[in-house]
This record gives sequence, C-alpha cells and structure tokens, in this order.
Amino acid sequence: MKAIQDCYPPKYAHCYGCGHGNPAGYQLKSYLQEGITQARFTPGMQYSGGVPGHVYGGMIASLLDCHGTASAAAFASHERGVAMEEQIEPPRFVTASLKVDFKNPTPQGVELLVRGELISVEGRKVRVALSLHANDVVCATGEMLAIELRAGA
Ligand SMILES: CCCCCCCCCC(=O)SCCNC(=O)CCNC(=O)[C@H](O)C(C)(C)COP(=O)(O)OP(=O)(O)OC[C@H]1O[C@@H](n2cnc3c(N)ncnc32)[C@H](O)[C@@H]1OP(=O)(O)O
Repeated sequence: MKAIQDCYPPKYAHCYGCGHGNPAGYQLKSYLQEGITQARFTPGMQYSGGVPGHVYGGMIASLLDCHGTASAAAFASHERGVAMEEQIEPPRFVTASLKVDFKNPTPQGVELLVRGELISVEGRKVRVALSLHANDVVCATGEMLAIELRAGA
C-alpha cells in the first residue's frame, strides 16, 4: 500500500515530518486503512525528555502534527470520492490548531503507533482525533484542525 505522503509530487518532499527528501527529518509514512490512519515511528535516543528513558513531549506533538495533516488529506479525499494516489496534486493541509494531552510517559526505544480518526470535514476544514501508543498504552491524545491550502499556495 502507498503511504499518504508518497502520493505527493517530489517538490513537496522537503517536509521535516514526512519528506523523503529531507534526510534530517522523520520521513514518517502514514496509511489510511478501513477508515483509520496509522503511522509507526521509533524516535532516536536524542529525543529524550526531562525524565530519563522517556520521549520529549515536543517530539510527540510533532508526530501528531505531521500524521494529522496527512490524515486530513486522506480523509478529505475519501469524502470527495477520490483516492490520494489517483490525484496528480492531492490536497495539502496545514495545521491551524493542535491540542495535545499527555496521558502517560512515552518510553524510549519502543516503536510508537500514531493513529488518526476523522471527526469532521467542513469545506477546507478537517478535524482529526489523534492518539499515540507505546506497547499498547495510550501515551498521548490530540485533536487537530487542519486547513486545506488554497490552490497555488
Ligand atoms: C506533503 C505535502 C504538504 C503537507 C504539509 C505538511 C504539514 C505538516 C504539519 C505542519 O507542520 S503545518 C505548519 C504549521 N502550520 C502553519 O504554519 C499554518 C499557519 N497558518 C496559516 O497559514 C493560515 O492561518 C491558514 C492556512 C491555516 C488559514 O489561512 P487562510 O487564509 O487560508 O484561511 P482563513 O483564515 O480564511 O481560515 C479558514 C477557516 O479556518 C478557520 N481557522 C483558521 N485558523 C484557525 C484556528 N487556528 N483555529 C480555529 N479556526 C481556524 C477560520 O476561522 C475559517 O473558518 P470559516 O471558513 O468557518 O470562516
């Protein structure tokens, strides 16, 4: 299955979160399957938080951030009846608002699962419920308002 991010032309491959052309970034890959988006990522040990052995909160927020906008694009496309990979220029979304609740410490050295579920699509506005899991424990939840960029932006 093609990752949501891999449906974009190479000119957008610079994103720190997901761009395959950004060697310093996460190169996150998100997938839409059965109405849920998922991405998996293991943060390097440099993303240590204040408590030894736990992941830095900003890293967690950035995973939700990038996965959330990819999810918004895939959900909006699905609502419009077209798959991401069928579009030459799929819709691009940016984060207007991101709320994060840190529920449990996130352990380092563990593959993290990031999930997204659609809340609503209203014109250019897509709301996505997000969660981040480690070892089947919910470590963070979030809610994003993503806005579709206007053509040419
Ligand atoms: C791989 C391809 C590319 C993928 C992109 C990956 C992104 C990765 C994740 C990111 O890091 S994104 C970077 C961080 N985000 C930004 O830099 C966004 C900065 N903000 C903006 O550029 C503009 O504010 C924005 C494009 C979000 C909206 O500006 P617009 O002029 O296009 O829209 P407008 O201000 O008219 O708002 C559209 C609607 O959204 C609503 N809105 C905008 N910002 C809001 C906000 N913060 N909270 C609530 N509602 C908001 C606004 O009220 C309005 O609602 P209505 O249509 O109902 O009137």
